[in-house]
Amino acid sequence: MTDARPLLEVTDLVKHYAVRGGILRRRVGTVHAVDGVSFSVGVGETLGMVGESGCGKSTVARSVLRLVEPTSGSIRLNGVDVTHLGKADMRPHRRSMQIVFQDPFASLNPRMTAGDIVGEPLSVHGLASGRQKQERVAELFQQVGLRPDQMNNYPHQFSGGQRQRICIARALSLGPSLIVCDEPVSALDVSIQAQVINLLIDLQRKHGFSYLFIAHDLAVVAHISHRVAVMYLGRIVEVAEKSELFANPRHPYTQALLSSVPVADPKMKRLKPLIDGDVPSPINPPSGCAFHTRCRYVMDRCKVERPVLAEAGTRHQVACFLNAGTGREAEIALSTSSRP
Ligand SMILES: Nc1ncnc2c1ncn2[C@@H]1O[C@H](COP(=O)(O)OP(=O)(O)OP(=O)(O)O)[C@@H](O)[C@H]1O
Repeated sequence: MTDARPLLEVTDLVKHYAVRGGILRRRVGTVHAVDGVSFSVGVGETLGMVGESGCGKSTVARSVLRLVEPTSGSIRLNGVDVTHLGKADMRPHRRSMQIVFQDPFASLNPRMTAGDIVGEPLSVHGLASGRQKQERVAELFQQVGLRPDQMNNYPHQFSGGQRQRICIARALSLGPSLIVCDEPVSALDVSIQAQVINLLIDLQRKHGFSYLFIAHDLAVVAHISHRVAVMYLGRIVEVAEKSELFANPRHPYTQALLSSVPVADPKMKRLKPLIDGDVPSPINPPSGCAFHTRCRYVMDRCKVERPVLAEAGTRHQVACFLNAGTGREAEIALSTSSRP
């Protein structure tokens, strides 16, 4: 059950990386990895974030968790601005925000037992030790569908899906209110992906935490999310309730993404792919609307003016000068006041 209260509020987040070259490693350019992103995640809600590789999804994830320092913008968790908190002040908030990474092998220390991996955050935060810790770890193993007698095994003794369950148990150990999932099933076999996604859904029902769920696969995002944000070249171009986004995509890029999703039923009409060419480089992103170089509805103003997210329906926002759903020019009122 979701709650309208925002747990996470991200406002105008920008993250630029320096590009260095030459023997002196001088700055020769800037990667606009995230370029002014605003969104919120409600209590108990899953916000899916989709977009092609390199559009800045992981950078958003890492910025939210303060694993990278944002260039500008703000991140509020439970009403507290955590953007500039120092290490000590950040500590209690670190407990509330956990991450599950894409590669369950790379993110597990091969020299630690699965039990020690899951119990480590409890020791680091001084929350449990000895027998109490063992019991808590056993309970976490059960919650993620692992047997407590597997606690003494090492990561290589588990399958890919089981390793991701260990990562999920570790993320659960501190009782977080937000779990950021950065492509958590992309490295798994398709047959295992659904099991892990269903586990994440069950855990959310039980504990009521929120997910920021990042993936490039729309089908995966569709399964788990309540709302979906679509990213393109460091920006959010559309945010809506899942059913609304899939039934009524308004941004030409979202339409293109949906048109490329395979259709299971051969009798169903497949949309023609609506997108050509490659994503431009984030080192020199296009002026105006970043999508204008690939957009079939491009107008002159798209090349110079940057559209911002604006209301396009109930809890539906689009950053586009055109109502592309009808092909009719219907300028959406530019407003920065409304947020998802
Ligand atoms: N530490 C870094 N230094 C320089 N550029 C970086 C750094 N980290 C990311 N980038 C660049 O920032 C852009 C966004 O990267 P990011 O990993 O956030 O995208 P993504 O959507 O998560 O892609 P993927 O799904 O491939 O991980 C990319 O062009 C990437 O090369």
